[in-house]
Amino acid sequence: MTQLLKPMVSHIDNIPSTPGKLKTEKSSPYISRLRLHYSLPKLTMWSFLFLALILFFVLLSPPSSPPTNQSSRRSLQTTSWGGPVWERRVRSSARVRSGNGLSVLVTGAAGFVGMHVSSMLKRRGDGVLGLDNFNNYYDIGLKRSRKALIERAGVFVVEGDINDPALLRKLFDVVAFTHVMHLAAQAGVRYAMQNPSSYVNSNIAGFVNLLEVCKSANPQPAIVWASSSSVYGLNSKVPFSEKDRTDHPASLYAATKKAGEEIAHTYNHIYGLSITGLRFFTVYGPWGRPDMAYFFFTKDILKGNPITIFEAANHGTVARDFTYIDDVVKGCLAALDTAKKSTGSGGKKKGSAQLRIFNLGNTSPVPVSKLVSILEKLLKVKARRRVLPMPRNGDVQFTHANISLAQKELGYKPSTDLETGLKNFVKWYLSYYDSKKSACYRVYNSQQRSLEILSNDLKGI
Ligand SMILES: O=C(O)[C@H]1O[C@H](OP(=O)(O)OP(=O)(O)OC[C@H]2O[C@@H](n3ccc(=O)[nH]c3=O)[C@H](O)[C@@H]2O)[C@H](O)[C@@H](O)[C@@H]1O
Repeated sequence: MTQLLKPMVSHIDNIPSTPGKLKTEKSSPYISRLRLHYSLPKLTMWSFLFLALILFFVLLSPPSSPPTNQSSRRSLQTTSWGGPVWERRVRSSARVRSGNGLSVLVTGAAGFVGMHVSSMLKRRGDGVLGLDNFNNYYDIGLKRSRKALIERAGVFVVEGDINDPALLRKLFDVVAFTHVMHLAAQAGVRYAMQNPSSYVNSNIAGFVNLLEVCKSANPQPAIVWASSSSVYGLNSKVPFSEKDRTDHPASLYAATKKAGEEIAHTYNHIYGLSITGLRFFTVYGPWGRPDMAYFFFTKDILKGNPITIFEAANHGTVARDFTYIDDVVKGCLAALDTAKKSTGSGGKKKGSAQLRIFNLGNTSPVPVSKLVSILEKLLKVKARRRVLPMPRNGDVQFTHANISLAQKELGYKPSTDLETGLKNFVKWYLSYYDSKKSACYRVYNSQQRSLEILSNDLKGI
């Protein structure tokens, strides 16, 4: 056997790398069969090893930072949808299971806030259907894990884009949603300088597309959507109140969110859509976004990498009104519960409709350097701090919410301080990435075992 194998191996080694230059050699049918027989296990073994290595490195790689060029960024294509089985899943997911529950379409359901809001609604007995385009702005694996979590709770997440009108119309044909919780967006303040069109696509075009479908739906749903604290821009009057000026945004991200607020006004005015905008203030917590500072600071501190802390002119402090996810979720649910019905139908307004805007903040800004100190304490690792002047890339020096309106109208009352919230985040972070790592080692080890078996089999030939 081994003797027979030798000429075959040397023959394979002599194959030229350019296939077109391969001289075909006449060989006996017996030799050809033998060649096929022995090259197959070898090929299988190498493909196996190759796949195992790819899997190993993909799974081990830490959460990615935003991609830098637009072409690599996302696919706006909706994957296949439709058909009786799909429609049954959509209907069942959106079915209300409690007395006077809501039937809610949650856009951006595999996102940070989307996942938490969806699971909370489902837990109350509301009907929930998720929609998400799973773009690659950050680690898609994390989005898939969030999706798996809410799907286990009974929320079907349709993979599709808010810029796909046919899909949105289909969803409204299948389900008479009472509410839309619109959280799909291009987030991140600084990334707007790298990929401006993604902000226009998601936060303006996508929002208009959604409102177009909502205004034509019969009945029209009430809409609650995510605006941002960034609309206050260069506002220097603190704390930020909903009555303050929002006409000097510091980033394109902020400008698109501000545009969203104006667009909401238009659709409310012309079509009678009930619309509530929520200005989120730097929301953080378990299952958060890897592009946000608290998240990548944690990753870098643990890896021993330096972190950059921005400071304002004259060593001025940069601070944020960090708001914990559970508090924000309560605010979102209260906004849905207090939303009045839209007044139009089939694209025609029948009377004036509700139009609201609320700050959802924590009312206690914390300097970014303090955030880092809390992380150091929780992680028991000293950060390698690099303090640099804040670049002119869209950031503002501080945010601070006045929440009295949300308190009065929504009963909103944030109750989680930054230390407690970060403790929950760090606990989640360590367990999430640890279990990912062990899952990856499990796969690697089982591949290794299979390889050993295979090579032992080969030795025995
Ligand atoms: O409140 C909001 O509306 C916004 O909150 C966050 O934006 P931001 O507050 O800038 O959150 P981070 O990007 O996590 O930055 C937090 C703080 O860390 C600072 N930072 C960021 C990055 C860095 O390397 N170093 C650093 O000191 C920033 O200047 C900022 O003061 C979100 O990323 C936005 O999507 C959201 O709309």
